[in-house]
Amino acid sequence: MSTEQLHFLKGHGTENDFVIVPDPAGLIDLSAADVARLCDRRAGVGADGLLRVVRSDAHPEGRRMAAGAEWFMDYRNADGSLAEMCGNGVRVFARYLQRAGLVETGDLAVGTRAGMRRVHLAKDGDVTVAMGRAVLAEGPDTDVTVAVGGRSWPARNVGMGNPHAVAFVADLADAGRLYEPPEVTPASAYPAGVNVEFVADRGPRHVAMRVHERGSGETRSCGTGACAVAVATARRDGADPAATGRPETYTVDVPGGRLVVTEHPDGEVEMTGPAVIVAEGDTAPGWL
Ligand SMILES: N[C@@H](CCC[C@H](N)C(=O)O)C(=O)O
Repeated sequence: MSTEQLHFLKGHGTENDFVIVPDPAGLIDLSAADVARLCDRRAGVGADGLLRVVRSDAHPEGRRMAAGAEWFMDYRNADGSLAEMCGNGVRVFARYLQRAGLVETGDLAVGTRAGMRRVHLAKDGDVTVAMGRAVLAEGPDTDVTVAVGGRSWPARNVGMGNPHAVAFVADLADAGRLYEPPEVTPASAYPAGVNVEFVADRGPRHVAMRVHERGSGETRSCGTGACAVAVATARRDGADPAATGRPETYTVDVPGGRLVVTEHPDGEVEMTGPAVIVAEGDTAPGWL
């Protein structure tokens, strides 16, 4: 990190929180260690992840992955690792662009490492993202096992641009404290690591979840996770929009709030939830 002070904002979506670093020209070089320091909850600003806001044409992956999108979301987990996609992050990213006057209220495209995502931004209130299709693994990696604290559950392997294992439990407390990553087998199903969701039923088309995120630990929400959960729950319930031609909507409660997820007959998964900017400032001179 070469600049003396770093300008940042802080925001969250259902309490999945992010440090936002505006860098339109792509001039700020943040190492994994810099990101981990910024996201440290005791010695840094504190967040589940970091969103660097870069013009797509000023970022190599933006130029490759974000055709048609003016802005690229360079997302990092709290430990500094890269991830392909962040569903809560992309809503907060869009809220930042709106607040900064860089985009209008309405529809916009955001580039991510998982490809371009369309976002609908209301003036105040909720933000909707077209998250792409869920990929339900086939073959030997279809069904996996999640284990924690000596207990284990069968889980569904779902890709939402990033990897997820979705386990249905009787009670969310069954997952214990989640200080350590759950063990997921076979490990070969997730060569780049995995986000793990624990899901309990709350009512018809209504579930609650907890998540242990790759690179961030247990968080209070995960947007891609909520989408993976909604699709895995629909299939468990025998619902498949591609087969019936009818969209399926699930309400997914997370510790930090509520997300609403709709899977459409063409496979597109749409997620709606809040996105809030809470603070803006600079790191102390020389700290980073
Ligand atoms: N919180 C995110 C997911 C962030 C990335 C994830 N930890 C990964 O490594 O894949 C979300 O809202 O989707």
